[in-house]
Amino acid sequence: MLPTSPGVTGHKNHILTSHGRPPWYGPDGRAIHNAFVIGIAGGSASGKTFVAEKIVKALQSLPSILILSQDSFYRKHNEEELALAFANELDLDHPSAIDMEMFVQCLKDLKGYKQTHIPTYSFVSHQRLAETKYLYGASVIIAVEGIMALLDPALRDLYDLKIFVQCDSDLMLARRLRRDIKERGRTVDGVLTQYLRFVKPAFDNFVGPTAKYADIIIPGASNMVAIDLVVNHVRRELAERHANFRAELSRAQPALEDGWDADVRNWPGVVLLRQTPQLRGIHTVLRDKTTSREDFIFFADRLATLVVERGMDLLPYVRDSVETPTGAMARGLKLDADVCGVSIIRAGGPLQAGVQRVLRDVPLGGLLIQSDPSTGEPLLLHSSLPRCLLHRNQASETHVFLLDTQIGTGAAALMAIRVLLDHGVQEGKIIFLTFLVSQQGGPNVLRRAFPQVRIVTSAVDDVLQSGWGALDEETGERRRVWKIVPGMGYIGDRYYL
Ligand SMILES: Nc1ncnc2c1ncn2[C@@H]1O[C@H](COP(=O)(O)OP(=O)(O)O)[C@@H](O)[C@H]1O
Ligand SMILES: Nc1ccn([C@@H]2O[C@H](COP(=O)(O)O)[C@@H](O)[C@H]2O)c(=O)n1
Repeated sequence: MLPTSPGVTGHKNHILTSHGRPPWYGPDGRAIHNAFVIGIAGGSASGKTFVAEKIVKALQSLPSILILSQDSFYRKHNEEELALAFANELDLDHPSAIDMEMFVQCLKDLKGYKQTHIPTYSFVSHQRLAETKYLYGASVIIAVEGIMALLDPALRDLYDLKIFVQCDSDLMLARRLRRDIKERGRTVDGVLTQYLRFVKPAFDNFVGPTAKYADIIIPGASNMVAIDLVVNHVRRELAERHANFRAELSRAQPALEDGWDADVRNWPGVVLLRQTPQLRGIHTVLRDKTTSREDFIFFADRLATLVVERGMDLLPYVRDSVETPTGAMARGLKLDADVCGVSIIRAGGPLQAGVQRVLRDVPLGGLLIQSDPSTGEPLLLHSSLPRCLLHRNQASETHVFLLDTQIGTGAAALMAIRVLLDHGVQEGKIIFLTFLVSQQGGPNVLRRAFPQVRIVTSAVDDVLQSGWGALDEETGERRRVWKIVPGMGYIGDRYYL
């Protein structure tokens, strides 16, 4: 998504550019670094947003960038305050006008790669609006801008780089007049009254003095050289964070020294479907490279139903009794869990259809995780989780069927589980449903990182083979790829293409 312009509320929208988020955790599944956060302070109309937008634009080739504005955190006003605000008599430049606690909490969540809900505020109606904005997927760098962005020590502690935009006061007033009349529905008189009574004194008392906390002072005009320096600094910092993931994961073996069985099939958290003649027949069709697409879809759908039905046995049930048409009572069980499905797009698709066949009205979501074309490392490109996972308290009560048709290196699985945990899902409530896993790589990685996650699979193959992918016409290079052998090929391609 490219930078957005101020909306009808006069509010500077959050700006999000996303090129995917690379792993923010190590092979053990634990977060290894936080989002890189830049704090940008300065007087009103000094050019903070301008600087933030230029940084975002210059870093667009880097993964996921977000601008968080202090404006979002203006407190809710009561009727009396509203009347004062419309008369330009409400002090909106005093630190108490901002809900600093909430600002700090939201930023803490984003920095720690957790989801958060940002309030929205309208400069036109002087009021916090009813809707909030859910943010998760894109936050490798966050540029936080606001007049008081450097004032609060708790906020300052969260920044990796602190900037102060120093601007001539006449220029700030001229810009503010123009902007507030054009975008915030104000009059010349109103802007001047507010400026002399509140904005200027607040700058002198609160905002200006925070320049001493800045790592770098950027001029409020003709500032492209300074912005370039910042951009280069951020690039250097982030370059050091690059992970070399898949190759490392693919080598994971069972920890025999810790008493693990050498065979994945015998692990406590792995449920392998009974290898009945029916199941082996389905596998044979799916493994056969000459199988037509039509047959592949038909048999993959059958397999998906069997896998999901087996997964259903892992959910909690409670006793129930019903009256039968004969008038007798019969004792039985009923499902006692909130369940949703999250598929890793695209290969999780066939299993998602299976979940829908088995659980009527089940909430569904998807995670688009793909390999970076140049490095081959996994990238989280898009997250659209079901509503029940967007709030931590509900997420922690929900069982999740995580869906992907195979687990090879485990890179996508690891990322998807990390996303669910970041949202508050309990590890023990994640059930990974899949057609095929390899003995090396993925299952070993998942067992080490998230031992409580259960895996239901219809088959286990012995070999995870590395090879070279197709030639990239742009770079002239081939990247390393891994495949399960004998395997079923790329199930997503065979099902959808
Ligand atoms: N370096 C700059 N060069 C030209 N115009 C600028 C510059 N910085 C800011 N402006 C203009 O000044 C106005 C206010 O800037 P803005 O970044 O919104 O201020 P702030 O976020 O500090 O309130 C905008 O119209 C913006 O385009
Ligand atoms: N309802 C409101 C709320 C705030 N303001 C003014 O906004 C200024 C901060 O925003 P910048 O984009 O200029 O940094 C601040 O000086 C408040 O006076 C407002 O006018 N109305």
